[in-house]
Amino acid sequence: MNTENGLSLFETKAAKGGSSAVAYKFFAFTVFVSIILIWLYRLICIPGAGEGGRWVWICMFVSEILFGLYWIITQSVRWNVVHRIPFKNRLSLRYEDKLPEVDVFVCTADYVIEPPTLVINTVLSAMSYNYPPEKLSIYLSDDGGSEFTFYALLEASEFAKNWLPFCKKFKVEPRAPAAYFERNLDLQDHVSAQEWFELKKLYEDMKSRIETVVQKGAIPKEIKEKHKGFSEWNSKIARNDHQSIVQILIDGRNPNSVDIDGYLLPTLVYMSREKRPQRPHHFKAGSMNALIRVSSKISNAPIILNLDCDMYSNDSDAVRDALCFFMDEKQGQKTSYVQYPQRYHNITKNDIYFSVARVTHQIELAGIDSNGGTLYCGTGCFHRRVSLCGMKFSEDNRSELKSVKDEIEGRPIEELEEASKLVANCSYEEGTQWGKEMGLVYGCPVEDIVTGLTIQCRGWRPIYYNPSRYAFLGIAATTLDQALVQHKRWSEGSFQIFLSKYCPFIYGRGKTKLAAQMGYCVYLLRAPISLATLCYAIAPSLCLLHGIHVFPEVSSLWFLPFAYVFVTKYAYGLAEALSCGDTLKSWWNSQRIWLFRRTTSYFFAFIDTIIRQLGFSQTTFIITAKVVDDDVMKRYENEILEFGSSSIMFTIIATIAMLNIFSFLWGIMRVVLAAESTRAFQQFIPSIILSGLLMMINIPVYQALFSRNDKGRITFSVLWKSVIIVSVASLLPIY
Ligand SMILES: O=c1ccn([C@@H]2O[C@H](COP(=O)(O)OP(=O)(O)O[C@H]3O[C@H](CO)[C@@H](O)[C@H](O)[C@H]3O)[C@@H](O)[C@H]2O)c(=O)[nH]1
Ligand SMILES: [Mn+2]
Repeated sequence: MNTENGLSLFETKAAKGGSSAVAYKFFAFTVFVSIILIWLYRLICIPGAGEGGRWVWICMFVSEILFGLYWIITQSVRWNVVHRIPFKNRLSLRYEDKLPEVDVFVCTADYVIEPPTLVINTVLSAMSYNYPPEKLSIYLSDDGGSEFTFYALLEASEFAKNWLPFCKKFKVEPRAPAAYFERNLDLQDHVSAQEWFELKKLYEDMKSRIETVVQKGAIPKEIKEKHKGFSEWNSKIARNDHQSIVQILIDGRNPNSVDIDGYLLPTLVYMSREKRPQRPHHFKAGSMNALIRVSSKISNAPIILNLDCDMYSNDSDAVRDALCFFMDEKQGQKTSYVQYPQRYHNITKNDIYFSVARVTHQIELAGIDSNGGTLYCGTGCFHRRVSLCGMKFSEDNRSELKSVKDEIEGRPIEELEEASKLVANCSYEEGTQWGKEMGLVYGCPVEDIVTGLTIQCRGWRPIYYNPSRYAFLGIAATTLDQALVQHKRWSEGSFQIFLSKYCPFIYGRGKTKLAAQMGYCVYLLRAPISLATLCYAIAPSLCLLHGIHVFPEVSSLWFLPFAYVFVTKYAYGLAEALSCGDTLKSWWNSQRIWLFRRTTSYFFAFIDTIIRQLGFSQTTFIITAKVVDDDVMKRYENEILEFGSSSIMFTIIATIAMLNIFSFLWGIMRVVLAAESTRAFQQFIPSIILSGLLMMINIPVYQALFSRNDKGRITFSVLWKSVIIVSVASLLPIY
């Protein structure tokens, strides 16, 4: 009766209506048949031994096998898409006085590319959640070990005393001050104009104080005297070599920790775990695990929210939404984590770097089976602490956590800090199984994917929740180089998982559904699939230059399956993008970025993984910069591709663009001069179309090569390299 006639706290709905699901299955079946026909064609029509183009033919065949198998794998995530609807009013009615405690973990690693003001915006947005403050604790992990970040957090703890009451009073959204004040005051907001201006000034003063200190490169003495925590930086600290630091800036147990209206403030903690040069620190995973241990000494909340330092909360009710999935009487106990999609604050109209790609995929991954489920747990993810710590799910193993209330009551802050510092030491990990059986899994730069898999394999069910009001907003890469490097990290880490003992087909066998295993492989196999794309972007065009055909002539029946797969796959992709609210141009941009990623990021990821597998190199984690120069920003806002550097990735991009313009023009010339017989003419049409499309997609590359004068254009050295490579390649014989 307590549960209002058993109404659930959330609902799961199939995304597609009955008839369109049937239509999709029919469509998928016809594509599948066409793929088989393409394979048959390659087998039947293969050039004889000694005939020209036999090896190219085999390469095309292998590529088409890879494409075909990969296409089959991607069906798993489109088969049964579901949506979730939480009911936070019901939660409030039933559980308002029994809401669990929540620990928010924010990770930062470098005060230069992740400026302190950005970090504290995320922290402030989490502090001002519409949630009982005595049940909320915010932890900042600073892998940069920076005194500036610490100082900024100290400033934030003061600013919060004005900010939280303001947010509460006027129900402002979003609750990250920078994002909030970016918009002009809107009278519809029912905010008192006077208070708005006062707060804005308060925020801007704080921001300029922080920026001045960072610019000066030192913290003035009078500020240092304000807090004992600065003494940690008395001896010289290097970011890779320092003791562990834990400072409780706001102690939620203290009745005097109140805002200007006299209401309690949430607990606020700064942590920088111990780092030593000889010890692997395991990047974000290591930082998260240190946070799990440190928080267990201070608040030990049963629910944990992880945020990257740029991912501010955009919906102050997000905690309550997520709790519906954990606290539902029937299904809640099984829920291990609730992942929100990665959304970004700085996406331009047509999303030139196609940053939401990771998201678009997850919309589909969300609905792998009727239980739902998502494959990763990264930023914007709520965890049940016990499941994150390695516990298996079982019906009778529901014991939540031991509250630390009794242990910490009455103990002075310094004692809690000492106890926390101990567990933030790297030696602490040695005796335990952190990174193996406990916490986030080590050894892989995409800890979010491999950790998600291990949690699922322990019997828990993750939930993917994609609300219409985005719950979190981060910063997407704003240069091509950054975007490609980030995707290299993701695809490299993913392929490592596939080759490791965590391969979903082996590790997940019998523990997860086949569809979920396949779903993981949509990510994990991006690196090897790049070989097929490279072959398709290069071989047919090169062959065209040499007068060798690799596709059936257009009048042949064999041409049909090629045309069918090509047209329907792209038409479906376009329809899918438009139905997700993308513009036509952003779909077109996405095709270009897919080409770039597959021929550079994923390809290098493949090569590097193999090298690593042979034991020649170690895992790295290149942090994505969150700030860029003003003129770079201008170009980003105008949706102009940013090349600028002479990265080897750009040489590949430029080379493929050059090759295709040459082969297209050459192909057209042959047709116009009509030196060929009708049959030969028809045989070249498919290659000419392919080159032509590749050429059209690369128009911004030609502009960057030939017609732009700004700093973001492609450098001359890249231009010359690509011309030389194409010339040499077109002179080499083809087998
Ligand atoms: O040694 C490190 C390196 C990174 N980070 C933090 O990890 C977060 C993610 O780093 P970022 O460079 O922003 O990478 P992204 O590619 O944007 O991150 C995505 O991909 C990561 C896995 O590669 C996931 O961990 C993240 O949740 C997901 O948002 C940031 O807050 C960093 O400060 C650390 O704390 N310590
Ligand atoms: Mn990021």
